[in-house]
Formats: sequence, C-alpha cells, structure tokens
Amino acid sequence: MKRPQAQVAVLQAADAQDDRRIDDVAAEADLKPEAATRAAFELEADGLVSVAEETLEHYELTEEGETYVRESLPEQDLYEAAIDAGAADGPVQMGQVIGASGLEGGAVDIALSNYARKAYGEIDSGEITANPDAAPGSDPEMLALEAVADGHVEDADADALDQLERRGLIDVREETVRSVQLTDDGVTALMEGVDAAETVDQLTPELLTSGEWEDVAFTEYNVAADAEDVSHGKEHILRQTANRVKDTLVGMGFSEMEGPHADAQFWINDCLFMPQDHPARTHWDQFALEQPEEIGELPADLVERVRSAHKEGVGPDGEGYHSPWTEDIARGMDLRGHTTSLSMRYLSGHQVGELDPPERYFSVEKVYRNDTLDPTHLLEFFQIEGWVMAEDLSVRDLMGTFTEFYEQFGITDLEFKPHYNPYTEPSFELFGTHPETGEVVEVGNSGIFRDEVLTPLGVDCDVMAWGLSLERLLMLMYGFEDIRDVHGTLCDLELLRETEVMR
Ligand SMILES: N[C@@H](Cc1ccccc1)C(=O)O
Repeated sequence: MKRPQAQVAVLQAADAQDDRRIDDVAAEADLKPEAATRAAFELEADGLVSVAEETLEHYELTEEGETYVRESLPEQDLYEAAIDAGAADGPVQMGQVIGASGLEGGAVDIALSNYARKAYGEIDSGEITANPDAAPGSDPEMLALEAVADGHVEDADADALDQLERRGLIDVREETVRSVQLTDDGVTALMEGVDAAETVDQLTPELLTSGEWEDVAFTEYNVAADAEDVSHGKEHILRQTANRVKDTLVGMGFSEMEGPHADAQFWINDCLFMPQDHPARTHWDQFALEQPEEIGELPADLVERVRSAHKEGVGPDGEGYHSPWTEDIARGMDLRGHTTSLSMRYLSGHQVGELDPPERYFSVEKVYRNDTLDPTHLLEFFQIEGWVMAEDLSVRDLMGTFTEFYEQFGITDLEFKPHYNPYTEPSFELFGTHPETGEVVEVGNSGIFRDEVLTPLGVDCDVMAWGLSLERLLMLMYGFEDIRDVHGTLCDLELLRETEVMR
C-alpha cells in the first residue's frame, strides 16, 4: 500500500501496545508536530491508528502566590497577631491587631475577608476575636500552595486549588495532549508493507517556476479528517454585528450618515436645544478637545436661528431659556457623546442638501463618554443612530420601527418607558431582557424631535429619532454579561475565537 511520507513515518513510529504521544512520534519521524498530527488524523480516518486526546493541567504560582509561600498568608499573620493580642479570650480593637500584624495596604482587606471566610474568628464593628480551635498552621490553602510550589499538585486538595485560582495565587493552564496507537488494521497494513508514495503535499514556488508541478503526483486531501484548531484572524463580533445592523437598516429603507468624531458643540448640543448653562450639557461628560480649539465653519444663518430658539423660543408661545448663549461656546470642540450630531448635520440640509420627506437615515458609529467603567459601560461605545422624517408620525410608528428592527436580532420582548430628553417630546427609553441574568437592561433612547430643534433646522414635518447601543444589543444577542470581555484591553480572546456568528 502506498501512503504519503508523513503517514508512513507516523505508522512506523506508532506502537500497537502503548499510546505514544504525538510529539514523541513527530520527533522520531522527523516531522513537525502539526504535520504528525495531521497525518495521525488521516490515518485514524482510515482506521489504521486510534488517536486519544487528554487535557493536562499545569499549575504555576503567581507572583503573589510565591510571596505567600515564602512568607505566610495574610490571614495567617492576622490570626497570629490576634492571638498575641488576646483575641481568643474576647473582642480586641481591630486597629491594634492590624498594626501588630505588620499588614499594609491591600493585604489588610485580603487578610480580613479570608479570616472571616475561614472562621479564624469574627470581625464585628471594629473588633476582632480569634477562634482558639482554628488551625492556621495546617491551612489547606497554604498546604496546596506549597504542593504547587514543590511540583506535587497531586497531593493538593481540589477545593483548595480552586480557591487559590480564584484568589489569583495560582495560574492554571490547560494543554491538549494527543497520542496514537496502532489498530489491528494498522498492524496488518504494516505487515503487508506500506511504502511512501512520492506525492507532493505542498505546492512550492520552486515547483511552479521549474515547471515540475506538471509531472508530480499530489497528495490527496482528506477534508473530512479531524484537524487541529488554528486560530486565524477574523472579523470581531462587534464589527460583524455592526455590519448586520447596517444591512438590516438598509433593508428597512435607510441610508447611511457619516461625519466627524470630533465636532463643534453646536452640532452636538446647541442644535439639540440643550441650554449652554444646563447640566444636561455635561450629562454625558463629554471629552473636550484642546486642539483645535474651535470649529472652522458654521453656517451663520443656522447659528442665528439656533441662538434665537435658545433665547426666545420657537413659535408665538415660545419661551426659550432666557439664559446666556454665546457662539464661542457653540464653536468649542468635543468628542461626540452621541451621533445625534450627525442627525443634526443631515437634517439641517448642510450635509446632503435639502431633504424631501419621507426620508430615513442611520449610522452605526462610535461615541465617547467619560463614564465610570463597569460591566455595562466603557468610555466609548457604538451608537445605532437613526431617524425618520415624515408627515404625522406618532409614538406607534416609533414603537413599530423598534419592534421590527429588534425582531431581526431575535429580541421580541422590548419594553418602553417614558423618558426626558431636552430635544424630544415625547421621549422613550427602550429595554430588553438579558438572556442569562434575566435582568432588564436599557438598550436605547428615542423620541420625536421638538419644534425648538426642527424649526431652526428648517424642517417642517415630523422627525422621530433614536440612539441605541450596539454593545447592549450584542449582550442581549449572545448573552455576554460583561462588555469588557468583548471589547477593550481585558477582552477574552478565547470567547471571541469561539463565538459563533449568528446570521
Ligand atoms: N442622543 C440620545 C439618543 C437619542 C437620539 C435621538 C432622539 C432621541 C434620543 C442618546 O445618546 O441617548
């Protein structure tokens, strides 16, 4: 029987009695481990070898773990100091015990929480007691830590190991080890004789330039054989979802808007009837730009109409804010805290010319806010902005559009809550239910633009509009609980690799 060179080498190196690790087989057969693995899978598909897989765990101390093995666990130090201070006989002032323990900084909190967890004693309103029966000398976590340090993980208690991993004192790394063994058919094949077929399994530049490729026989590929996972570059799921959102909105008849990430406050705030001295103005804690300090061009007629809307209001009963308004502030540059700045540019007729209702526009673009980082907030996120300009729009149109949009992403339990925006009336916040936690999460904000916004822009029909969060949509679609797993420096690469694309 003729077989490709790599397969023959693996067959000859494999054993009928014992599992041999593929790495050893590869070394003996003088093959790269990947090539040996591929050959083994191909032989397995033909029933000549069996391939076994085993996951090995490697344990290693972290830097913090190493310090504790050399010295002691913070809770052990605290216990010792508590005993010395007489806390076994009754409550003692905590400050005194901590001072005597020599613990400092973050170690104090670590000591306190583990002390209580391990029932070394009790901590209550600034006082500490020590449990005389506790035995920190044979603390299972310390023993496990020592076992890892000595390379005898098998002696360590499994629960203690879990706890150490949770405390960040050890790192656990998993490795998949594969081994091969000859099957009966493999032995028979070897006995009958297998020769290396002179086949070529890779087309090289040399083969091409010499013209030799025309005469050689190529190895047959078994595309059904199992193979090693190769993590290759792929589009980030956030980008994939953004593209899907764009396709969906285009399918619903919308056109895409584009515009600057850093823009004048005029487009970001003033056009939206947000008074210059109002907290609403900083309510997204926008990032201001030092350079350039102000925008070059603003349409003078529009600036005048916006100023007048702020000062005097719009229409015969208009009141305005009667608060100071200066063009200087309007010219100041910020990173946009929402993409509603793009909607203003488009609705004003300054981006694509005068609009003729009905019109529909959207964008899926980044916005920037000085938020506090937490599982649902980053300093930047993608906003799905959109608006519809038409005669006689109502809240029903708005709700219907959202229902239709979110349905395409499998979200059918939208909830609406009346809300306040300086620029829309009525306004609604949108909520969806997280598939894993069951929590109701805000996914967007919307409303129908007020006359104070539309009249200066020169729009004389209704406009309904919204800003939705792409990241929140992603969380509802895929069940992610912490946005930082997906986006940013702490992002979980494994999760990004393994998440299936949903189309
Ligand atoms: N700008 C709003 C979203 C919105 C846009 C348009 C109208 C109403 C609301 C936000 O960022 O939350």
